[in-house]
Amino acid sequence: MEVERKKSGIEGAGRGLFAKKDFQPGDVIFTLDRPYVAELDINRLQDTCAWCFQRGAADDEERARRAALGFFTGGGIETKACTGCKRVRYCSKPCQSKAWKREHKHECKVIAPETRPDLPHGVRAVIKLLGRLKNDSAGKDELLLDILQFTPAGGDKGEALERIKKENPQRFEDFSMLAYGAWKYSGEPSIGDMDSEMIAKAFFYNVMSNTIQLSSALDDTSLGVGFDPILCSANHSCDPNSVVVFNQPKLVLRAIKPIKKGEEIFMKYVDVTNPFSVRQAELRDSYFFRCQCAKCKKGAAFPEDKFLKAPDELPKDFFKLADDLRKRHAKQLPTFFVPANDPEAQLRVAAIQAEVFSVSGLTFDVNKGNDTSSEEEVLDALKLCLNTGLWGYTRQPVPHLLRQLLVMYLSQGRIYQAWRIGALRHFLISPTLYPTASYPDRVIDCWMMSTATNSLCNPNIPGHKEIFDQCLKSGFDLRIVYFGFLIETREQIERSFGKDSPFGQVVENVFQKTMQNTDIPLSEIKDKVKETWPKLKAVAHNVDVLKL
Ligand SMILES: C[S@@+](CC[C@H](N)C(=O)[O-])C[C@H]1O[C@@H](n2cnc3c(N)ncnc32)[C@H](O)[C@@H]1O
Repeated sequence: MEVERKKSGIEGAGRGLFAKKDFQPGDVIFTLDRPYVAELDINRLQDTCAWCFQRGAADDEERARRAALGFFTGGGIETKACTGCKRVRYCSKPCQSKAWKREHKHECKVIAPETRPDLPHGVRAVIKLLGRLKNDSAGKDELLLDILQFTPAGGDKGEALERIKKENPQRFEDFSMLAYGAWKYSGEPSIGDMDSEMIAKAFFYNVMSNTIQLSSALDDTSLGVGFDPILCSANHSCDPNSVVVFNQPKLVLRAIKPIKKGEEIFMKYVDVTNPFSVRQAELRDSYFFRCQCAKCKKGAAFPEDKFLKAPDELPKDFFKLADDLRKRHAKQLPTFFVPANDPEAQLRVAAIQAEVFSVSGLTFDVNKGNDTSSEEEVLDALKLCLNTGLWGYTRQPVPHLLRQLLVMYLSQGRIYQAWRIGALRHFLISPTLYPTASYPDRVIDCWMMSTATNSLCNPNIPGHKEIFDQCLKSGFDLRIVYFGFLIETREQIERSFGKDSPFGQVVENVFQKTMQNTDIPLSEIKDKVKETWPKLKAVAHNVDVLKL
């Protein structure tokens, strides 16, 4: 491996991951066949292979609905339940047998009883880790012991745990209860002369506070979480130089900036397009540390922290609403603090931020879940941001809210509305938030635009022929737009997910099929795309998201 672990450049951050050679943006730093720990979300247990993470076909109704919209409908793999526990499923015998040897034998009986609910991913992970540790009396599995060295539970000799207990007693209590549950379910194992209850706790904290979200790029669905002692040695930076890509079941770390030999490799644990105080709060509440990255050391001094005008200029019309929100979000105001001359303006804008971020799914109240917001709530939050005149399209949570709306519209079959939001994101937002064109989130968005455009080109879908003709009248051909997005996705695959990834293969198949069905040569199509793109950009600029 072309990386090594040594003391991080961030003071107090423990170890970090360092490059042993130079990397260019898009280069693979390393690939892991599978994360050391990988757990499906509870709601994916029924349709996803618990070993390779390939997602089976969604149910027939969902599949037919997606197919009617011209969308990818899943790889079509079938999964079968383990006959022992009937809770986890596998797509093939080889997957099942690898999983059994490696981990499932430790959990099968524990999770089997019908009276037991499906357990959350952190608890399932700890049950397997305890089983693995118990069976490894020779201490051959170095990575397993290594997990116990991670901060916050081990590497810093428990200091961070003490801090969490003090600063976030509720979270500490919840985590401790779940770790205790995993230990009890596992039958209070005796592991040499170790205190197995403490180990369960350390495993739980490390898995929960160092995990990577695993999602499927093809249909943009969350699948579960992963933890890997090598990958998770990389510290967080709000200006990361690498990104993790999940190619079911491989984990790939790729450079997104040039990295010199000897330089520390940083990834992101949270969304780094959020303003400074929001990033700090999310890292504090979900990962239990204060970010000391080079960017955060400079404070709220970057484009994501800027409003279009000073918070002091909040129009008077918003005072009453903001004052009501101040009461509702009183506890969250420090997190959403914004510098302003007038202390009243500071509090009003902080209250508006607390409201709109909570609609976008970020809430820093441990007693509240991240409930999905309704279309009306998302639209109200967008209106609030844009009508104050403080927010532009690239200041969060506007991009989050627009994406929420886009996904909502796509799932409701309101493709043209989704498409217009997508066009706006593609031209006006993504290049600012993710300047590297091969950035995985950008490639996923581009793929989403290509499937949405393809759907608009289908005259059999009610209403689409009219939209197609209307676009043609305004000077652009949606078939060319479809080609444009598909070609762009394909061009960026190599340096984002890789051609051999499940995502890369689907994109390639779709591209080849599309080319077979047209007699226009690729070079000619590319010329037409070039001609069309400025017109499409103009459309994107004119989209009024409040009047779709
Ligand atoms: C996934 S681990 C990374 C490896 C860890 N540094 C170690 O020594 O095991 C995450 C922990 O590293 C530390 N850390 C990572 N990024 C940091 C940052 N930007 N600022 C401060 N501490 C950080 C925190 O203690 C956090 O809980």
